This record gives sequence, structure tokens and C-alpha cells, in this order.
Amino acid sequence: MSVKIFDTTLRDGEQTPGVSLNVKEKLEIAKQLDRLKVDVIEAGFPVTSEGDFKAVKKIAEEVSNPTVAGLARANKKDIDRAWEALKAAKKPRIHTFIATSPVHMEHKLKQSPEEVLESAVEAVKYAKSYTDDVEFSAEDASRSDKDFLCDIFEATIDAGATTINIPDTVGYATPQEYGALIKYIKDNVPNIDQAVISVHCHNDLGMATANSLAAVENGAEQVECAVNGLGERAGNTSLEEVALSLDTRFDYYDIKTDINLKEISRSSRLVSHLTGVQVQPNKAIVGENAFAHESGIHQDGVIKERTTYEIMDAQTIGLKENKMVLGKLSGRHAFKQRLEELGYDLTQDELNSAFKRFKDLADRKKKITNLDLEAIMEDEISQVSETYHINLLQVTSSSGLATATVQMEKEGETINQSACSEGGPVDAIYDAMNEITGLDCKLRDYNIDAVTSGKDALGEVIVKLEYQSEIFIGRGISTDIIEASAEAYNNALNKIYEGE
Ligand SMILES: CC(=O)SCCNC(=O)CCNC(=O)[C@H](O)C(C)(C)COP(=O)(O)OP(=O)(O)OC[C@H]1O[C@@H](n2cnc3c(N)ncnc32)[C@H](O)[C@@H]1OP(=O)(O)O
Ligand SMILES: CC(C)C(=O)C(=O)O
Ligand SMILES: [Mg+2]
Repeated sequence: MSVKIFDTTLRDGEQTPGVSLNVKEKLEIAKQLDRLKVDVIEAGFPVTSEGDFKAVKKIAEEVSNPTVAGLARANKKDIDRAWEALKAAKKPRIHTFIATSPVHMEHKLKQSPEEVLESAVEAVKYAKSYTDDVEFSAEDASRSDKDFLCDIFEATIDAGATTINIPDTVGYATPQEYGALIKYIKDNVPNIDQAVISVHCHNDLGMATANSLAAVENGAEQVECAVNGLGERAGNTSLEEVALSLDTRFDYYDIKTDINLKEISRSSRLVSHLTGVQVQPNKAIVGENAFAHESGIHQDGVIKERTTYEIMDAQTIGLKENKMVLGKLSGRHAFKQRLEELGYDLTQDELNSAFKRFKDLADRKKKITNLDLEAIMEDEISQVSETYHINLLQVTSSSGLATATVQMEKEGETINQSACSEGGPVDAIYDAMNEITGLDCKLRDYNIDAVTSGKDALGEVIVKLEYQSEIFIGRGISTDIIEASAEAYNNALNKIYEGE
């Protein structure tokens, strides 16, 4: 069995507050939807504006594989305008709708159920005079009387509707209830076999995908959805969630779509860029974190066997690979793997030492990048055996006078020293360190650079010390530049001791 995918990114998706696409942008998305192999593109609602009319017309002229649909209220003006825009399409569909729930009929339309039924039938007949492919939607179907729905669907199918749509317009339904509604309509509309049963769900309670899938289990043959779940209010059913649910759980649903899954990721990115609506990182399938692992136990599992923590392969949706994000919760296995990818081959001791540095950094820095790791590794390489070790640094600075207190350790002995300097906090630290070590060395060069970017960037300090006419280079890295400065100086001092 298979279901059709009716994409409404360009119609209901464009109803997302704040989104407005021009003709060129809509055409670009339509071409991508064609590559994605959706069955139907709902290109817009032509009566709403000159721009939307032009966009639907352009898509109808240029995108020929999928059916191109245009929305129209149940009146002649809307249907005329929809047809005017759609007539060049190879496979045009007029999609007409009217609300069937008591609250909509009474308060919004101010029509009786009989009048609504008559308007629906007239609209379908009129649309049918233009094209064989007519979809009729009973807006707010999930809050409508079930038997009235059956009557209106029977009548509109008789009038020529080839698809009948049962929207959960306000995202009110629950999966079991919605599935039962689809089954009820399937079982109680006598001519239902002459039309495709379609569903259109909204995500107000976060159940749009679950509702759509429940509908499919109960006989729905077309699912209306939008890329990234865009749409009015909390959005529509997300296309990628339906497509990947059916693919991943084919064992359960036994239902196929024609969607080219490899184009999912690209479609999501394009829609996000052109609409300006960012995808939440933890969004199923297309969120930045959907194929990312940060915690050590998961990373270890995935390294050993991907399917321990992945039910889908990132490559299925067109991504290159999954992601191992290094952070404070990561473990040695993932850390080692990343270092190996960067070309470092470490002994167990080297790995343990670098891993400790990495964990210390990860406690201070949210995201550890390859540049951070390279900086840690370069720093590890330039480490010498430590004669002196810095235990503590304390700096105050005001009105051009800085005071530094440094605590260093040498062979188990702790030494405290303070110094004042008008040359700033780094100068005061270096004076204190000179006092502690008793070495008469001169600072010949001091250079500071950001290794990575962002507020929590790693700073790298390189110093050149002259001692007895010889130059000793020291390097220090830290998210705290004062600390990096002290570590660089200490690194150079220790090199002096190593040489002695
Ligand atoms: C569930 C959905 O997503 S429905 C689609 C929603 N999309 C949009 O609304 C797209 C953007 N809309 C627009 O540009 C405008 O609303 C237009 C051009 C469609 C209509 O604009 P206006 O003529 O100014 O009417 P307005 O939007 O204020 O009110 C809607 C009118 O359509 C009527 N109406 C609503 N739905 C239908 C329908 N399916 N069939 C017939 N009439 C309808 C309302 O009762 C109201 O009629 P009234 O003016 O007699 O009270
Ligand atoms: C126009 C219809 C199909 C709609 O968008 C809805 O009911 O949500
Ligand atoms: Mg809708």
C-alpha cells in the first residue's frame, strides 16, 4: 500500500505568522518539492493577492511532475481566480473548502448546515467545470457532526470531488479519535471508493504527526503536510516526520510514499532559509541535534554499533553523517576517535592527560571544536616536566595599578608571592613569578590570540623569555586570558629549568 504526500508548505506553510514568500522564492521551493517527489504541491491561494496569484501561475507553468493545487473558498470568484492561475499546469487541482463545524457555520459563515452543504456542492460542480481534479475540504471536520460530514462528503463526491479532505483544522483531535473518524467516514459514505481520502492535521497539541499516522492506519490515502511542520499557529503535520515514520517503521505500517528521502535535509534547509523560520535543534528528523550524540555512553554505543542509539541513518535524509558532539558529558571513546580523525595517535597515558585537559575545558566551554582540540594537543606537545606548577592566581586592578598574588608549587613546597605593577595584571603576575623562581629573566615578546571564536573562545598566549642570552618560548591556552598568560610564562620558566 502507499499514501500520497500533498505538500502545503507554500499555502498553509506560508500562513505561518511572519512568513511571506515572493514569486521567485515560492518557485524555488516548488522546484525542490519536485526533487523531493511530493505527489501534490499546494502552491497557494490565488485570490488572496496579486503576488500569490503570480506565484501559483509560475509554478503551474514551470513545475510539471507533481499535481499543482490552488486553494479557493466555496465561491465562484475564488474558483475563477484559482483556475486562472492553474490552467497552464500539466496536472491542475482546484482545492475548495468550507467549514462544517457548528461553531464555524453559526458564527463565522452565518450559514445553516443545509446552506453550507449546498455551497460545497455548487463549488465542487463549478470547479469541476474547469478540471477533473477537484479536492473538497470540510474545514474543522474534527469538531463537526460525523453524520453531517458523511452527508457533505457523499454529496460533494456525487458533484465530482475526486479527493475529500477531513482536516483537524485546530489540532483538537487525539490519534485514536481521529483514526476512528476516518474509519467512520470510510464505512459510512456510500460512494467513498470514488474519491481519495485525505487528512490535514494541525499541531496545536503536538499531535499532528500522530494523528496523520493514525488516519493512515484507518484508511487515509493522502497526507497533507508541510516541510519543517510550518503552518498556521503551531503548524501542520511535518512532512519529514510522516515520510520517515513510514519508512523507518515500514515493518509496522507496511505503507510506502514516493518521497525521495535523500532530499529531506536539503528541503528543510531551503525552506528554513527562505522563510526565515529556524528549525528548533531538537526537531525530529531535521533538527540540528536529530543525528547528534553528546553523552559518553551513547557515543561509545554508536561507535561500537550505530544502531544502538540510532533508529535512522543520517545518510537516509541526505546528510553526510551523524555527529559526535564533544562536551562535558563525553567519554574517552569519542574523544579518542575524534583525535584519531585529527591525526593524533596517543598512548594511553597521553590520552588520559589530554582527556583531563579536555574535561576541564568542557566545564567552562559549551562547545568543543576541532580547533580547541588541536590547541589542547599542541599545548600537550609543548609541555615539559613541571619544576614549578601554578596552584592559584589572584589579580586586582584599579586606576592603572595591578596587584597579583601567585601561589606556585615546587617539589611539594608551596610558595606564595604578591607583586604590584603599573604595567597591568599580566606584568604583576610575571613579577611575582620571577620573585618565586628567583630567575633573572626578561620578557622579550608577548603575543595573545583567540584560537576559536565566541564569548567562550580559547585564548592562546605565546611568550619569549630571555635568560642568560638564550630565548625560551612558552605557550599557554585557556578561556581566561590571565590564566593563559601565567601558564605561558610558567611553560617558558619550566623549559629553563629543563635545560639546566
Ligand atoms: C483553515 C485555513 O487555513 S483557511 C485559509 C486561510 N487563509 C487565508 O485566509 C489566506 C489569506 N486571506 C486573505 O487574503 C483574505 O482573508 C481573503 C482574500 C481570502 C478574503 O478577504 P476578505 O474578503 O477581506 O474577507 P475576510 O478575510 O475579512 O473574511 C472572510 C470572509 O470569507 C468567508 N469565508 C470564510 N471561509 C469561507 C469558505 N470556505 N467559503 C466561502 N466563504 C468563506 C467568511 O465568512 C467571510 O465572509 P464575510 O465577509 O461575508 O463575513
Ligand atoms: C483549507 C483547509 C484544508 C485547512 O487548511 C484547514 O482546515 O486547516
Ligand atoms: Mg490548515
